[in-house]
Amino acid sequence: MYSAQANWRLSHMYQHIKVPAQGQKITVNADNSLNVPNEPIIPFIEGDGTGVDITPVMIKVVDAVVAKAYAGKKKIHWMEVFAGEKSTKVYGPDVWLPEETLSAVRDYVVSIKGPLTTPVGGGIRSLNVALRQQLDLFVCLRPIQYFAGVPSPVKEPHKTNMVIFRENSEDIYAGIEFESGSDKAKKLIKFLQDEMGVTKIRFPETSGIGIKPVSSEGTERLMRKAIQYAIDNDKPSVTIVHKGNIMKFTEGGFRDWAYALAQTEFGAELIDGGPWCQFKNPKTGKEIIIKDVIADAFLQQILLRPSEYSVIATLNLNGDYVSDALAAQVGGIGIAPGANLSDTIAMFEATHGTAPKYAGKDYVNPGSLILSAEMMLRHMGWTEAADLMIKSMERSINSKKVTYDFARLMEGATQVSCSGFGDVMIDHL
Ligand SMILES: NC(=O)C1=CN([C@@H]2O[C@H](COP(=O)(O)OP(=O)(O)OC[C@H]3O[C@@H](n4cnc5c(N)ncnc54)[C@H](OP(=O)(O)O)[C@@H]3O)[C@@H](O)[C@H]2O)C=CC1
Ligand SMILES: O=C(O)CCC(=O)C(=O)O
Ligand SMILES: [Mg+2]
Repeated sequence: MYSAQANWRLSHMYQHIKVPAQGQKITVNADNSLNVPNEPIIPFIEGDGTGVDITPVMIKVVDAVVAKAYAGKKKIHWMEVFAGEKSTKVYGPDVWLPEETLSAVRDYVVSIKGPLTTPVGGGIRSLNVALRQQLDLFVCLRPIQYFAGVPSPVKEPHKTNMVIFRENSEDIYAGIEFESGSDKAKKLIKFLQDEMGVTKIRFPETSGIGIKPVSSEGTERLMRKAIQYAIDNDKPSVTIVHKGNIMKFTEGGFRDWAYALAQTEFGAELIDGGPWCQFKNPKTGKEIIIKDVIADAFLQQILLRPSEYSVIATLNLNGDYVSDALAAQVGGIGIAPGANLSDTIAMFEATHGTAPKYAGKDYVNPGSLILSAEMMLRHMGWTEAADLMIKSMERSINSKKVTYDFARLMEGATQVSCSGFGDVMIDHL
C-alpha cells in the first residue's frame, strides 16, 4: 500500500510532475482486473485550446459526483501531467510529450486528457496519436448515446445507439508519409516503379506518399474486444466497417481477419453461405450477428436505418470520420465521450478537438469530457458515481440550462457558460 512517504519518493523521480501527498496508485492484477483504492491518484492532461475551459469543469463535477455517491468515503487525487503547448512551457520549447508523462500514464494505469492541437500540413505529428501508439492503446472506444431533449438534426435520434471500436494503432495514422519532392518520396516512388512494377502513380514527380499498414494481429485484437463487448453488454450485432472493395489487402484484410476471428475464437457459423455469421451469446443465449458493410454505404445507412447497427468495428481513419458523424446525429461533438484502451492501461478523452476559436472563453460544452470521466468511473468499478453522473446529465439537459451548441437549437433554453453547465450538473446531483 502506498504511503505519503512513498508518494514523496515518487515525486522525486519526476522532473515536473508533482505526485499528490495523499492517495494511492491503481494497480493491475494478473487477470488484467484493477485494484482501485478508495483514494486513487489519477493523472490528467489539461489539453490545448478549450482544454483550459473544460478540464477544470470536468474535475469539479467528478469530485462532486464522487463525494455525493460515496458520502466522502472515496476521493480522487488529481495529478497533472503535461503534453502539448503547456508541456513546452513547463519543459522547454521543443518538449511536446515528455517521457515522464508517458511513464506516469503507464504507471498510474487510468488517466484522462483534454484535446491536443495538431497543425495541418507541416509541424509536429499528432500527440494524441503518439500517446495511443506509444502506450499501445489499441482500442478507441466511442459510445454514441442519445440523451432525451438534446437537439438533433435527425427525426428519431433515440434510434442511434452504437458503440464504435476504432482500431487505434495502425492504418494511415501510423504516420509513414513522405513529402512531395523530398528525397525519400522520390526514392520510394522509384523503388515502387523499378522494383515493384507500379505504373499507376499518376503524377510521380509531384506525389506525396503515405503508407497504410493493417495487420492480422492488429485487426484480431480489436475485433476480439468488440465481440467481447457485445457479449458482456447483450448487444445483437457487430458490424465490420471497411473499404475493402478498393483497398483489398488492408481494409479487405481487416474484414476477412475480423470474420475469421469471430469463427475461430467465438464459434460463429456462416449464415446462408456467409460472409455474415452468427453465434449464441454464452451469457444470454441470444444470437449475435457478425456482419460487414462498406464504409460509404455505412455513412448513409446510419442516417437512414441507424437501429440496424449496434457495435461497430472499424479501422483508424474510418473510425475517426464515423465517430464525428454519429456524434452529430445525437447532438454533436459537445457530448461525445471516448476512451483509449489497451488490455491494462486506459486513457479517457473526448471525441472533439481543441476548438481554438473558443479557447479560454468559458464557452464550450464540457459534456464530452464529463461523459469521458463517466466512462472512467465505470471502468474503475465506481458504478454508483457513474450512474449518478448520467442522471445529473439527463436532469441538466432537461432543465434546458445548456451551453451554446445546444441552446442555439433548443426552444426555450437558457444559455450557460462552460463552467455554468458544470454548476448546473452539480445542482442536479
Ligand atoms: N483527441 C484530440 O485531442 C483531438 C484533437 N483535434 C485537434 O483539434 C484541433 C481543432 O480541430 P477542429 O477540426 O477544429 O475540430 P474541433 O473538434 O476542435 O472543433 C470543430 C467544431 O466542433 C464544435 N466543438 C468542438 N468542441 C466542442 C465543445 N466542447 N462543445 C461544443 N462544440 C464543440 C465547434 O463547432 P461550432 O463551430 O459549430 O461551434 C467547433 O468549431 C486540430 O488541431 C485537431 O487536430 C481534433 C480532434 C480530436
Ligand atoms: O490527433 C488529432 O489531432 C486528431 C485526432 C482525432 O480527430 C481523433 O482522434 O478523433
Ligand atoms: Mg476525430
